[in-house]
Amino acid sequence: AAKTRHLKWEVEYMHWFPDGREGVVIGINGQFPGPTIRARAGDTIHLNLTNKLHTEGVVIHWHGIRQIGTPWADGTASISQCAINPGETFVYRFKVDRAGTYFYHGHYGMQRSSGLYGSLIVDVAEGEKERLKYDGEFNILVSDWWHKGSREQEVDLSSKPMRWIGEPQTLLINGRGQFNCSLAAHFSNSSAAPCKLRGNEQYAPYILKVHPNKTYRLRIASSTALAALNLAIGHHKMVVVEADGNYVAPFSVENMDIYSGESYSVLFTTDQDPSSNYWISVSVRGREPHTPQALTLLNYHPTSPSRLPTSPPPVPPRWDDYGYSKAFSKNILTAPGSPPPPSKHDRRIVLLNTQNYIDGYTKWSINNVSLVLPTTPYLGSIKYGLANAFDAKSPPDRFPHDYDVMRPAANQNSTYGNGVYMLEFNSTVDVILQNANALKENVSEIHPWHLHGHDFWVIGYGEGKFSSEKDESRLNLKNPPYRNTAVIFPYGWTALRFVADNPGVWAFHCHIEPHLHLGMGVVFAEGAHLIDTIPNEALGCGLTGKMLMKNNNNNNGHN
Ligand SMILES: O=C1O[C@H]([C@@H](O)CO)C(O)=C1O
Repeated sequence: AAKTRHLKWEVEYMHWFPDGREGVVIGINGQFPGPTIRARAGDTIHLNLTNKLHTEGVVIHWHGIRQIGTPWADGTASISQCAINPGETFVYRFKVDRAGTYFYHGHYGMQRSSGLYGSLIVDVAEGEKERLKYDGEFNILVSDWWHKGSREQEVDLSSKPMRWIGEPQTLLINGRGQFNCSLAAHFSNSSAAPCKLRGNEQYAPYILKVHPNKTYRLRIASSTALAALNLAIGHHKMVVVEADGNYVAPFSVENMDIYSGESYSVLFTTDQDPSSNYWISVSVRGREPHTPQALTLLNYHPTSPSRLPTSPPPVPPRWDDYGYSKAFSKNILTAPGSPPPPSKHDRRIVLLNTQNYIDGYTKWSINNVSLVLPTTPYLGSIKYGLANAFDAKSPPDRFPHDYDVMRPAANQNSTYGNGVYMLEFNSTVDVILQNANALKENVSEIHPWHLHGHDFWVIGYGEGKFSSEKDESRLNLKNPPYRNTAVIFPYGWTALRFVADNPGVWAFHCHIEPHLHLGMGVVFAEGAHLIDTIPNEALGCGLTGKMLMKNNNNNNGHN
């Protein structure tokens, strides 16, 4: 039977050594990364979250959980709730309705970059049988780490001219990385010293201990602020079986790309010489790497975990080999038997992704609108029909047809906005994410887009500008993958389809945290009349805060 799992969390800043150097992380209950939540499909999570950050708000987003019937528990500041003030407690109560590999993270300012994240694993419901067959499992959450704190990063990004955060110093596997030393020092010609670790350091690698001739499930999720990654297990093939909580048609790879906001499961078999250990490596993709590969070990029983592999770590594909990345993404198809998407869309929204200026500040914009979140959470202002809480005018459904996506814009200025795409309840919506040239000539970057409240089908990828005449007939409506995060490649487009069947207000945004901070997102809303009573604790700010105060006074008057 389904259970309610009661959790009590305190979120606070802590001194920590994520990569061997002392820094400040946002921890939960004294842990970094935060505790892993493990539940079964159908369970309810009842989580009391107390903000002990002293001087700033906090919220937590349960990434991949659709929050059906509980949109106020989605954990997006200014969208689903007011940020939880220092000292206050908020109850996140929601159902985990589907087995899969998920994670959670801060969704206020750049707190994810400060390490506010952890894993959320949902097993199949009690009495149900997991369809994947394996003897054991591991879970890794990958992230990137800067020595500069996220508060300073926020100031840098919002300065004129913008100070870009640059590449991370270290990649972390389950919150552990090595900056001052390298596990593979004896193979590299760099100056990194060999790591001398006892194993109990905060930055000692998380080692995967395996027995020979078994099959393991490796769960992987990426909560990076910036980096796109490639993961490999030296000398072992991996079979990709799950993406973002959905089974996919299994396929075998030597290494795999993983973008921020994505999660996967792979199966691997320990069929190599058990007297050796093997590298697990995580490397930067899609941006010129200035960050060393993250390494840990696959440790075969009974070999000592201190024995280093005899060959060098896996060599990732070249960072700018986009053909390689596209081939991997296009290989991901839904598992046979999964329902296909609706064959037709009711509305198509084309979203142009550009880097812009507003008054000399660098921004990211969607159809020339750079998102600035309002002071009243949309969920409350939409449910209660409060006027002037956000731009009443809908943001544009398309961009000028003569816009040249291959070149810097003729006019690089854009505007701020916080309008909402109001979706008809139960309608089928297509989104074409259209990439373009950034501010500088010959620059176009990868952006992983994440949708809250839904999964979408990834029905196509293409080069250049999307054209309905040319590209419509090539969309995959037969077996597209169903997921919550999808990338757009440089100078290309990605087509998504979803059904707007979840009453609430939902963020849809680039999962690169500095890009979201600079405005790279939009807001969808649907089924406002079906939104159930929102807990008051989610509404105590802005116009909804005033509304509650007024109601309170009126009630007092009657007593
Ligand atoms: O938003 C970004 O800004 C920098 C660069 O365009 C300006 O320094 C970068 O690489 C981004 O992704």
